[in-house]
Amino acid sequence: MSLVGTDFKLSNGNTIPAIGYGVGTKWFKFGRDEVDTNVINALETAIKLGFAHIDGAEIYNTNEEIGAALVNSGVKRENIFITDKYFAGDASFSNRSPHSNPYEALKADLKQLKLDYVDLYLLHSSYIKKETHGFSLTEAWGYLEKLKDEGLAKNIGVSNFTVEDLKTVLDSKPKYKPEVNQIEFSAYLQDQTPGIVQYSQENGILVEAYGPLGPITKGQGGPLDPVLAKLSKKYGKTEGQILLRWVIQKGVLPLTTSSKEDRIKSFVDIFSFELTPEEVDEITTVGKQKTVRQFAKEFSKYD
Ligand SMILES: NC(=O)C1=CN([C@@H]2O[C@H](COP(=O)(O)OP(=O)(O)OC[C@H]3O[C@@H](n4cnc5c(N)ncnc54)[C@H](OP(=O)(O)O)[C@@H]3O)[C@@H](O)[C@H]2O)C=CC1
Ligand SMILES: O=C1Nc2ccccc2C1=O
Repeated sequence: MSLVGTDFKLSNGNTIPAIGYGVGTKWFKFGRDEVDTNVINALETAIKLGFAHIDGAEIYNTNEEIGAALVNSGVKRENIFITDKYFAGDASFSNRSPHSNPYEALKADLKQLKLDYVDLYLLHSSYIKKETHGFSLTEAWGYLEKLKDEGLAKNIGVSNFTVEDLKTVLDSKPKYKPEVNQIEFSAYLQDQTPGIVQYSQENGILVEAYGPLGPITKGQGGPLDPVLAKLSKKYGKTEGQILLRWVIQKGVLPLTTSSKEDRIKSFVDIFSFELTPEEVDEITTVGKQKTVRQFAKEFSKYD
């Protein structure tokens, strides 16, 4: 889980590029089946400018765009890290992947991606039960283990899992532990659910942050504004770069995105400077004075 150069090392010894470019949220095209050239162009730009890690998901419906961007950019398969996620559904248990289980879902996604394997496959959420899905959460994990055994997913993990959810998987004595827990994480939301960052990290599970720019995209006018302005001036970096750097120095892998070339360029340039431990602590302490939760609103009860 340590940062080595521009990679994080996972508990199983594999590496993962320490910043990822997401094709969710603003690129999300669920229910629209035509190929979106804007997504392909954005991905090609991101790859050209240095992103080596793409965060996708079944629900984003952007797998064909990822596949096309990989072909167009000419990047070698082994030089790019691709994440996909099984659409388990939301807290209402009313909507989920049309495929019979995560094993079948990834096989279908690989066809769209035109790839033989993904580097990381996640359960997008923990809202899985036998009555609705036909398999339990631990059985869902078993499908991911099978995908790893067959080489269709090099690494496996989870997303939006609480401590209780992780315990359910870990207590089932799995063959493989989750390598990653992808959650909302920013200076204004330092624990998506109680104790989740510490518990994940103590168990060798790399935390990935979605929504890492929350303090400047949704939280402006808050107590971090002067701190970010000060550090931005000191290092000659944008406030976005300061926030992403803070995420990395918390031992967390940021997932971000942009349609703007100058921002994309700036995101891959966060390895050229380092915040002091005091500055990391200052962002942590001041950030705790405000909460901005953008996703998974069912967890708002913890705010
Ligand atoms: N597992 C899960 O449940 C979830 C996973 N994700 C993943 O995480 C990825 C990233 O999530 P996201 O929340 O978008 O990440 P960020 O917090 O990094 O936000 C990125 C957005 O911020 C905008 N932005 C960047 N810089 C600035 C700025 N200085 N001022 C104002 N706006 C700015 C970008 O738009 P612009 O084009 O204008 O630069 C972009 O829309 C997703 O694409 C997805 O892959 C996201 C949500 C849930
Ligand atoms: O990228 C994403 N945007 C979202 C919005 C709501 C729920 C999940 C997600 C994603 O995974």
